Parts: sequence; structure tokens; C-alpha cells
Amino acid sequence: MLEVSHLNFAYHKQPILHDLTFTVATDEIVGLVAPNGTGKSTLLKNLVGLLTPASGTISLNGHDSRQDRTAFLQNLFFLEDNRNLYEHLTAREQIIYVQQMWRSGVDVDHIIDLLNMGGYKNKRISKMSLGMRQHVLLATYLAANTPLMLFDEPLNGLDPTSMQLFTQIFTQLRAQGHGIIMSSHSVENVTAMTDRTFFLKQGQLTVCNTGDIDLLAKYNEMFEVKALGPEFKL
Ligand SMILES: Nc1ncnc2c1ncn2[C@@H]1O[C@H](COP(=O)(O)OP(=O)(O)OP(=O)(O)O)[C@@H](O)[C@H]1O
Repeated sequence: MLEVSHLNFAYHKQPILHDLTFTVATDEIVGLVAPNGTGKSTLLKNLVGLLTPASGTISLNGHDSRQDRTAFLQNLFFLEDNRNLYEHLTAREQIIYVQQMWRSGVDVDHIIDLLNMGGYKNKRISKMSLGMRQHVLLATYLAANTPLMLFDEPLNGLDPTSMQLFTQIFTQLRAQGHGIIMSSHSVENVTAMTDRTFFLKQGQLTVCNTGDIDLLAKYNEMFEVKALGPEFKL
């Protein structure tokens, strides 16, 4: 269980996260949804310690993020985006590297098969397309095999077939006792698999059970999109 209590964060004088308190179980998928520039990445970075909260506490499976840092970090995986992969490694080498760092013992070739990466497993990451990189990125999470996984826009750049495959994998991970927080600017992308949706607005969360309400209507109500008027001209 991830437990976050009274978390606050600001960039200099710009407040981004205001007094956030929430929990995430290690067998649920939470969608973190908000428009661009709201603070989704900032929240994920605070959870993992890449940014330091101004105040508040974070613990994971009883390990406090500050007092018990090593155990806390062993329980989660977060790789911000595919630009953080090692460009000079091949897909297979990158996956082996993470599997060894996290000492997970997961079968690397099984991950490659599962993600249909056989055709490019020996290609250098620097030569890969966006979609291929997203597959390698997800593969690193499977290689770490941690109780909690934090994803920043994992579905970006995927074709519909890959989107379906990723959705199935996330659902399987939940069934096997992994907790997932997944940011997305698109509510449609995450509703198929999330148990709860956290809408982030002005530093605060509105938490909804997926299935209880029309999430798209809620999104539109919270983040009103103004229609372009007839006066619009280029
Ligand atoms: N290093 C930084 N220094 C100062 N301000 C920052 C920094 N990084 C982000 N911000 C600001 O914090 C706010 C939230 O940014 P963040 O990247 O967390 O949003 P986001 O919801 O993840 O956006 P996106 O969907 O576009 O990735 C934005 O106003 C952004 O300009």
C-alpha cells in the first residue's frame, strides 16, 4: 500500500501540489488525469523522490520514503520516459540491466516474447521508433517486477494493437498483485483498465471510482474546453 499524507510541493513560488492525502493499494490501477502542465509528472517525481516535497509523508508497504529509503525504493519502479533509456544499449541489454539491478529473477526472453519485441530485441535503442521505445520502456517495468509501478503517459505513441496489448498487460499486473499509477492527459485511454481516477486540478485531487460515473463528462466539467467562436481566423 502506498500512503501519502499532506503532501505539498511548489516550484519556487508556484504551488503545484496542495495538501494531497491518498492511498493506492498494490492491486489496483489508478489513472492520474489532468490537462498538460497541471502537475502529473511533478506528483510522480515527488512520490519517487526525484523532487523533494515541501512537507508531507510518503510510505510504501510500511517503508517511509525518508527514514527507510532503500527498502522504499526497492518496492517501486519509475522511469520517467523513453528518453531515459540507455541509447547505446540494445532492447535486450536494457531489459537485462534492469532485471539485474532489481534482482528480480524475471525471465527476460519471456518479457521480449510477451511484448512482441523479437524482431528488434538486438537493435540499439538510439535507432528505434517512438512506439518501439515505449515497448522497451514497459519491458523495463516488467523486468524490475516491483509491487508499485509509476508510469508517466505510458500509452503515448502506441498504435491501437499495441494499446490493447499494453492494456492487457496492465490488467494482468494488477491481477498478480501490482499497484499501478498511470498518468494520462486523456481520460479515454485509461478508463478501460483503471479502478479509480485521480483528477488533478489546482494542486488538489478529485478521486472517482471508475464505473460509478461518466469520467469523460466529469473531465469536461472539471477542465472546460471552450468552443472556438466564428471569429477564429488564421
Ligand atoms: N523544473 C521546473 N521548474 C519550474 N517549473 C516547472 C518545472 N517543471 C515543471 N514546471 C511547471 O510545473 C507545472 C506542472 O508541470 P508538470 O510537468 O508536472 O505537468 P504535467 O501535468 O505532467 O504536464 P504534461 O501533461 O504536459 O506532461 C507546469 O506549470 C510547469 O511549467
